[in-house]
Amino acid sequence: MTQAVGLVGWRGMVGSVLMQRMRDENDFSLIEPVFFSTSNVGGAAPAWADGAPALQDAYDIEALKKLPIIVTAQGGDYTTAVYGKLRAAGWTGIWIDAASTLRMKDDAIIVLDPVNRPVIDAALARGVRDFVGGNCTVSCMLMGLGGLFRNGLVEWGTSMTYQAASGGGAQHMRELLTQFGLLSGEVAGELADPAAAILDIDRKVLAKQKDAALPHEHFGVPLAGSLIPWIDKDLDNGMSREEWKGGAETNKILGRGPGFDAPAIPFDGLCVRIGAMRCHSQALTLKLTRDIPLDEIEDLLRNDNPWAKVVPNTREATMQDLTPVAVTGTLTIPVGRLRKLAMGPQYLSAFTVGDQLLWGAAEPLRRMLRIALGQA
Ligand SMILES: NC(=O)C1=CN([C@@H]2O[C@H](COP(=O)(O)OP(=O)(O)OC[C@H]3O[C@@H](n4cnc5c(N)ncnc54)[C@H](OP(=O)(O)O)[C@@H]3O)[C@@H](O)[C@H]2O)C=CC1
Ligand SMILES: N[C@@H](CC(=O)OP(=O)(O)O)C(=O)O
Repeated sequence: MTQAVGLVGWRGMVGSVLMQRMRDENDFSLIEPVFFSTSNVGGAAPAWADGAPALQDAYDIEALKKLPIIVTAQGGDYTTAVYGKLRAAGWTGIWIDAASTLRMKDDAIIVLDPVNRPVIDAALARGVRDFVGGNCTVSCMLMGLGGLFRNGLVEWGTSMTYQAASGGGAQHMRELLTQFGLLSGEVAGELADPAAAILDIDRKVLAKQKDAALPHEHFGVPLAGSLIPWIDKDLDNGMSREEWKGGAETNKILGRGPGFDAPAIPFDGLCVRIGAMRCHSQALTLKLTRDIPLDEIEDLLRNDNPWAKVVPNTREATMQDLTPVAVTGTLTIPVGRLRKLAMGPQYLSAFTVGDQLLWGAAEPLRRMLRIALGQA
């Protein structure tokens, strides 16, 4: 028998990727979807969802309460507004969420099943009902480097991220492209003239970047042709919230740190927004617990899960396979630039790239739904 599943946030950016993946994997054959909306109650369910009822009110606790499973990619404000009321009203169903709001709650599990399936299964068995997708950077990093973390081979790690515009949302992607377009347009004449002086072009581009009229409402400053070494809130201790998530969520997913028997692995770094579209990349330095030969490291990484792919540490392979353009729209998580650093044989460098809307957001939720349905 199919289960009724409430879907909230299905038409947003993360939600759309989630719906597409669910359709690709035939997940809708396992459920009776009930679509919710915060803006179009009574409107038609998506045309591809044959026979689904009209859109229901995503704030209607009584309507939500009827569902044994709710999947939401609507956002943190929605979770804050609805989740507490729903539980207070006695709802005991399974809540699967993309937003960060509930991630660090004691009895919530951050889901990334190729990495922490035993944690998920144990939680379901003891009646845990809240399952939250991890931060995109963390999930993509653990999908690539899980083989080292899960085998207890990381003493500490540091990541320097290169995060795409999509992490801010759809409007940020649009703003980035608008900026690129305006910068290019500003020097269109010079670009068409091979004899134009590059320093004139550079000067005009900089003037345009500094022009207050260049759209920057979403990022706050120009991102095209620049970068922003701060993501998410300022925690007032020199750390951004995105950087804090790196250590806190990595350890929680691995079942380490506060509340667990195993000690936390120190993991910290700098998070930087760059002008990529939807793939987050990161450069890692890991101190290994022991000196392991590089070929063993590569085997551990490639054998950890079907999506991690070791890219040979050559210029050609790196340029072909280890870029946002190569990875966008795929579930592959390439890991490359693997080499022992000058600091000693226990110091490893790595570079990894992941589509932050797939493994970084939608895919762990889709897979958690299947697990909750007993279908994975
Ligand atoms: N963006 C990201 O990279 C990641 C996001 N997340 C989390 O996922 C959640 C949702 O993020 P995201 O998908 O980016 O949010 P979006 O802004 O794309 O979508 C959220 C909601 O906005 C409403 N909406 C209003 N106008 C439009 C429009 N023109 N097109 C589509 N939807 C519209 C929809 O609700 P309605 O149909 O009710 O009107 C939609 O469900 C957030 O909690 C975020 O933290 C998690 C990991 C990564
Ligand atoms: N903060 C991430 C995107 C995101 O939504 O993360 P989280 O799910 O942890 O709030 C970024 O900007 O790239």
